[in-house]
Amino acid sequence: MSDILNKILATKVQEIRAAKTEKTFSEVMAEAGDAAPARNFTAVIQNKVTAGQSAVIAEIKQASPSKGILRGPKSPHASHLSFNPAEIAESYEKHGATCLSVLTDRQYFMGSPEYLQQARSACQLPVIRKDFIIDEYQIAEARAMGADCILLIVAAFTMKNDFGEESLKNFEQDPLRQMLKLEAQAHELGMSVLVEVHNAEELALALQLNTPLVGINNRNLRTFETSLNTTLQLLLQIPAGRIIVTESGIHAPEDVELMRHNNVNAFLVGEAFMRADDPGAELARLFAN
Ligand SMILES: O=P(O)(O)OC[C@@H](O)[C@@H](O)c1c[nH]c2ccccc12
Repeated sequence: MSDILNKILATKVQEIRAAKTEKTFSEVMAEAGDAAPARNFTAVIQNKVTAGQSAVIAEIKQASPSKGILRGPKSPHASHLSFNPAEIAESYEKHGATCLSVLTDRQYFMGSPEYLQQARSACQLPVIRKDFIIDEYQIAEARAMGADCILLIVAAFTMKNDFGEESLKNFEQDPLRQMLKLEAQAHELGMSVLVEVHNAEELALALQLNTPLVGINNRNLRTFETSLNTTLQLLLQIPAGRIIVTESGIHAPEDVELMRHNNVNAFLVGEAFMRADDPGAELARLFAN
């Protein structure tokens, strides 16, 4: 479906193989068992939405393949903005964020599991591990590092994954079966699941999972362009009872207003906050009404 996703997934296959030689799945599961209890990601979002408010999943990401380095010492344009996950998490919480999203992918997003731990320790908010999850090993890792929710990107399961001998056995399975299995594992570990779609075909699969959290990513993975119309169109095919999370490309109070007007009340926002001096203050500005 997209070159970038294919490339990222090829990297993930290598990373998972390497990680498994360092630590077995059972060892990571034992760590997951010792982790602090999960915070209820789905419930806090549901509560906000039921109360008629916006639920904001505020993202912590240093860089992205589409926008380059957003802030921090290595940024060409914004090196004066510090990248301190704990500070950013505190600011988000103070200004009304509902949950956090922390990128843990190193190679493409300059993220890390340590950033997730630092951010989570600095606040009370539930945190999603934002990464490209294709294997049960990564789900155990997510809980072991403290994550309260995982992301399942449908496109990662439906695209033709051809990594030759590097293929993990998961890729031989049917996409829906594979996603159901990973969802069940996450739920058993006490985590929520956000399932992400870009189009109607992916949505049809997502709706066969059990999780109520359905993310519509407004970013086209091939062109990197964002269009809020993606949410507006797919939204018509989502039955009542699901919580729609509009993802990517929310930059202004007008974007929030447009979504709210269409009864979309949960948001995943990264870049707009990351480019601001104080990410939390920017959250308060976008979601003032
Ligand atoms: O920075 P933005 O346009 O506000 O987007 C945030 C979030 O939606 C985006 O980072 C994202 C959505 N799905 C992903 C999957 C992997 C990595 C990143 C993402």
